[in-house]
Amino acid sequence: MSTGTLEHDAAMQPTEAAADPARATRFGWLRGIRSVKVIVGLVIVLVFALVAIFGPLLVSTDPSAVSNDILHAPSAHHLLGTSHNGQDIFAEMIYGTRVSMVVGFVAAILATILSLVVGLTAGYLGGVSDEVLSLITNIFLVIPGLPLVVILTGTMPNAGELAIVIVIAVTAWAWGARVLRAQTLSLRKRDFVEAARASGESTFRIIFREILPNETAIVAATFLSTVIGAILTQASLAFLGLTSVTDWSWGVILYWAQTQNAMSYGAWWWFVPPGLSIALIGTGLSLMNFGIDEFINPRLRSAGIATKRARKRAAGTRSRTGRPARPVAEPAAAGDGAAARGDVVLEIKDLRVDYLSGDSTVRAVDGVSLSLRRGTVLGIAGESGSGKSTLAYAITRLHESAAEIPTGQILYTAADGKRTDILRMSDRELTDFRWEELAIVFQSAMNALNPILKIGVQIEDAIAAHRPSMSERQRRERVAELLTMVGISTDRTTAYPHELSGGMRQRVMIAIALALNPEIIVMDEPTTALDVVIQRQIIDQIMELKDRLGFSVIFITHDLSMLIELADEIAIMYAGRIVEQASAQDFYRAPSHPYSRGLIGSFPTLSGSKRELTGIVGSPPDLRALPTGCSFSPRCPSVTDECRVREPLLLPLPRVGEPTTPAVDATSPGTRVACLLYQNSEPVAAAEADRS
Ligand SMILES: Nc1ncnc2c1ncn2[C@@H]1O[C@H](COP(=O)(O)OP(=O)(O)OP(=O)(O)O)[C@@H](O)[C@H]1O
Repeated sequence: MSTGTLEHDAAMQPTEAAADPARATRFGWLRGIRSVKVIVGLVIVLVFALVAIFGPLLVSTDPSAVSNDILHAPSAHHLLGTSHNGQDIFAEMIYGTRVSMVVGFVAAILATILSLVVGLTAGYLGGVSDEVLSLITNIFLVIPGLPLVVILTGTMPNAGELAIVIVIAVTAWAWGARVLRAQTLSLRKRDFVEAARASGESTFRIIFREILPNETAIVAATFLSTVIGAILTQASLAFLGLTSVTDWSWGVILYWAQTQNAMSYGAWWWFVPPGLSIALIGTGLSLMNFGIDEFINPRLRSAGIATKRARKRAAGTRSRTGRPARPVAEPAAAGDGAAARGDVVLEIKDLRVDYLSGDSTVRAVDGVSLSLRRGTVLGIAGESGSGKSTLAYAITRLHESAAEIPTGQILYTAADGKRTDILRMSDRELTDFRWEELAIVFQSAMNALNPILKIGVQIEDAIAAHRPSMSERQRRERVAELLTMVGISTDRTTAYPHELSGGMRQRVMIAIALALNPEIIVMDEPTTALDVVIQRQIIDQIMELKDRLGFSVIFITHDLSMLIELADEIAIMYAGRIVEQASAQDFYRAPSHPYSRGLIGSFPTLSGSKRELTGIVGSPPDLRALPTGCSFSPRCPSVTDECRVREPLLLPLPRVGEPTTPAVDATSPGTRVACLLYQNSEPVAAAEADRS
């Protein structure tokens, strides 16, 4: 096994978290309040909150009590002066703060709950629910808010504060709901949500654990701006005299100041404190909003708050430690692949997958039959659009809703010999099957990992969904074991995906796939996004783990030269069909199909001598309008007239001088090829008759 040093350098850097992981997790949230903006914002909001909660208990003066001290400027006796009938403005402000804050926060809580329910339901469920909820949201958005509030409160003269709260909440939720819906729509198709679905997490858990945390910044922003909006709306309504003018709030104080001409008397102490309070609470809440955004978004946080520390740490690490040690290799764990090698674990029979869009149907997988032997690697290669991913998603039953599987069987043989057709599994059976028996490694680890959850938590989640009885300690031990297996230092458990290199993220995906010791791992271009050095490390790692744990792999890639090195069996796809299937050795020695030869000539080898790259002329066909006969014929250098009219079947490669015999069993050994060059007319015609 060759695990290079580039990634391990990063993996092994001791961090503060590593020095004291408990401290890092327990006090991690404190990082959020290190920002000056947040501290200032928090202090402002906290002061107002304390005044609102305790102020009325501590101030003995009745804000409504009149006296002869008319329009007195601030003094020791009246800290904020008095009004036109001698009422104490300081007492009014203390009581007013409570009403304004309660109205602002309660209305914002109600509006945010409404936004969340509507936005998440519409975005996640889609379809009719989305259409109806979006229509309602849009109606509320186009109704001008303030006039509506004025009308609603006007119909309730002397409405209590509760009525004001409800009116503000009802008119303020729509904007947040719209933003949350859009965000949910984009998140629900992300790979990490698909991965959570595939790993068996419930819809409730997916919404609240995977989607909602990714929207926390938006929810917080919506909430805080709704608080500001609600405080302003309440103040405006009170200022216009639309609330009870004897229930003290900042708006009511302004109402009296305005109606009693405070400005013309020069009584600034009457209108400045409520005006300033409204401006100050708005500033405080906005500052908190910026800070929360930084705290919630780990990328922003590391760009700002943590960067200096990270730099210091990195410098310290380099000077202290030099080159880090390699991870300790694990002793052989579960699985005894060698013993079981040879028997078929997955058999795909005549599989078809159609994409239905409007009137047209795209047959992306057309009559594919393949088999995967236990403990081996089946490599599937082909140009973009040849149907590789569609095949992988159909095998895992994660195909899009637009895709339909009209025919075929995907037979899985468990270790105890029990055979099941994956296509006929119920949802419950599928949930248990995926990850326990068959795991998936998606193409882009950055998309497949939830950006705001630490990698350890994400691995634990996959385990917890299938092993609810496992204790937290056992899960943590398993996470450490898995990370070690894939060559990541266990002190990276608390790292976020963006803190890891591309290769390390892909290793985390492999660790998640291995979490429950599956029999099969489907890897859809797991190394495409990585540079060749890291590609090589990951491939070596996969092969080492496969030999140690005995799982089987379906490996999908564009890169044929990589497949030749790692696969036992290779299948080449073109326009949704298998055009050649052979052992990697035979394939490398003598690829039979002209398309396979073209593909081999298009890639540089990962090792070995340099050769000229030739490529394949033309481009892949449009699946909606395939040419008659062999679909590769327009690009084939060996094309004959017959190729343009007759469609070749996938048949065993005949030895020289032998006629072609039709193959009915995808598990039969030997090279199979779909090319008329190797098929003499008679038996091929018989095979076609058989097929129809
Ligand atoms: N949702 C869809 N609706 C309609 N056609 C689709 C859809 N997804 C894929 N296709 C079509 O199905 C065919 C096979 O696509 P698929 O993604 O499986 O190919 P691929 O070999 O995996 O390509 P790549 O290597 O680029 O991922 C393509 O012609 C593609 O346009």
